[in-house]
Amino acid sequence: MCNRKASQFKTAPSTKRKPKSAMGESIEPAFIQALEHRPNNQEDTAQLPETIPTIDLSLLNSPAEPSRLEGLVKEIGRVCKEWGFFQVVNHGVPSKVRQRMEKAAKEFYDHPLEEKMKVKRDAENPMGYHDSEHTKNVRDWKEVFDFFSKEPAVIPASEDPDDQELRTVNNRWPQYPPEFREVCKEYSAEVEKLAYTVLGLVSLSLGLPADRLNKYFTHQLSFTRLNHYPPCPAPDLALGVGRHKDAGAITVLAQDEVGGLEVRRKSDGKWFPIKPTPDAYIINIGNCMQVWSNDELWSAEHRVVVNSEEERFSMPFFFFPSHYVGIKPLEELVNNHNSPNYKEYNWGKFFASRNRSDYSKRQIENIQIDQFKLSN
Ligand SMILES: O=C(O)CCC(=O)C(=O)O
Ligand SMILES: [Fe+2]
Repeated sequence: MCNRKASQFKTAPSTKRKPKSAMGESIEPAFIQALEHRPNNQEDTAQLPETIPTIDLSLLNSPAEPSRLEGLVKEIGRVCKEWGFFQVVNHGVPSKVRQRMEKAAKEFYDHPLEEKMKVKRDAENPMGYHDSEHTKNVRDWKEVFDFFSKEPAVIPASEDPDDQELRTVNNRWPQYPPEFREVCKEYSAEVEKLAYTVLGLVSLSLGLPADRLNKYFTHQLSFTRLNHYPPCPAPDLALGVGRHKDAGAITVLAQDEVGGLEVRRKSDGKWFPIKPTPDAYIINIGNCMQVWSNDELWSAEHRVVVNSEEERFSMPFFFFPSHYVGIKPLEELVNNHNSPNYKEYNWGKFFASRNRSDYSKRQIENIQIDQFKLSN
């Protein structure tokens, strides 16, 4: 892989007061993580040669014995509870489609910044190119391109709960590479199929019908993000993406062979590297699913570590409900002995609030599901 450097990710002119990386480089202060959140903090990082559970979906493609399907569902329930992260193989997404998407993403990022800025996202339309996303108010060492799976998408015009106005938005498409739009559409259609398959299996694992949650996605706000992490001169000070939980139902992620994704292990809170497996998809439970399941399933915190040698690419598909869906623990899963842990929140308003806070740096932390937690 070549070693391109995105010119907008600048190292800071050296001054005595800025923290210096172990590599002797200093970077813009906006990228620098607080001490306790910096990567490679030995105490904080698991060193085990273990990897997250791998689930083989091949039996879904053949007439399966009911007992094997039951075993698969049980295993998915277990890993969603214990890890909130797993990878799938024999998932049905054609390798060719993924390769075409990877190639087009690289070509897009290879273009000069001024070309990418032609499709820059803004406060009205959250889709397109962005190179200064902040996670928990620290700038991420990455550039992104986002596109909705279904367009036009209908989203609330603002995060204000009293504002009923809606906005209709379309994707922004760059002129280069010329096949970009078509390749993106083909890719997201395939990954969306996988997302529905996983949604069905997770529903079954909760004792619900396989299609129980499908109705929440009729006007889905799902989008695919093409992440590019340029080599970083101070990988001990910055992160590609700061620690966070994904907000949606589930995420279906393709990562390249470089590595850098880490999940905070539920059992001991240590950061745990997720080694790349060629052609596999990483699935993680998002906040909506944790709330629907009334905390039966776990939305795990994760982050991305960067390195000074190689650029890295990844492609998450965020499976997001329609704007009008109210997210709350499912009625079938609560009763007198198991009361709801969350009050209902509107997905569209949550989405709008996250977008605004992604767009500009804020004084307060991003909206979190903990804000809807009920004290039982
Ligand atoms: O790049 C990765 O592996 C993960 C990115 C991620 O967590 C995100 O974009 O939400
Ligand atoms: Fe994420």
